[in-house]
Amino acid sequence: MGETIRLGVNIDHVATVRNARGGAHPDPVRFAKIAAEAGADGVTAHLREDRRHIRDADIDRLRAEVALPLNFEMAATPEMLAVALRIRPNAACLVPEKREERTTEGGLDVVGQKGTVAPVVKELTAAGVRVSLFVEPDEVALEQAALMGAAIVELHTGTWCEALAAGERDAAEKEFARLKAGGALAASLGLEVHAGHGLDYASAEAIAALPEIAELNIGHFMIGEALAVGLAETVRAMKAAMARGRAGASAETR
Ligand SMILES: CC(=O)[C@@H](O)[C@H](O)COP(=O)(O)O
Ligand SMILES: NCC(=O)COP(=O)(O)O
Repeated sequence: MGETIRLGVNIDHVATVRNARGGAHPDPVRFAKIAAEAGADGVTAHLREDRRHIRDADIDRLRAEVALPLNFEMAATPEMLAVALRIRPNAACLVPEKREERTTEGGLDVVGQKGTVAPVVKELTAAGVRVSLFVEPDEVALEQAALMGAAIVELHTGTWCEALAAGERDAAEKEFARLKAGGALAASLGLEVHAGHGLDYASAEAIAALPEIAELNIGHFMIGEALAVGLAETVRAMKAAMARGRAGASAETR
């Protein structure tokens, strides 16, 4: 639990815009470099099975050309394991994937899919890749993640963010309480705690107040903002929001 909280910028949706025309512009790697220069602490990219946005060549170039730590998001499949073992990212975040989904809809079922996930955790860890499991802030899931030997859990914040966006205050408060308890439990289990999905400036500031959280991974909102003000300004604004949130937490505990 530290004073600092890192920002991982997910550049998936730069590739969404690029792929709309099938060319090479805009280049996700260029945006990762802009994010790095603006103060991002890491870059996140999700190589989906259907390659709807990030492509294999993007991952290779991110690893070769961008100095930031790469958080490679992947399904726990033999195909993606082979990619991760080839590129050896700083971290690999195992996420659930359904071809028909518009975006990630929840955390990985680390209990029901233990037989599939645990061997991938073991093999990546043996290869020196830090493994993150994208999970619900659920006690059983967090305990299973620790038992599997994951280094990190990334708490799914999508349910909370959707409740906030819908103005469902009670549901949002209930889910934030679950995230708060999950973060504390995960840290007590020796897991590094990250969070992500659906975050914007306000929700990033709010969740940065949880002292156990070491990193936020944020993409869709930031790329949307970048269309208006540029990614460098968006990164600076997001870092400032996160710092306010963390400072507020520190002030409360003084
Ligand atoms: C796991 C998660 O919440 C995101 O990092 C993921 O990348 C979302 O999928 P899309 O980027 O395809 O929306
Ligand atoms: N793991 C969450 C992530 O990388 C970005 O999610 P989003 O901000 O695009 O919803």
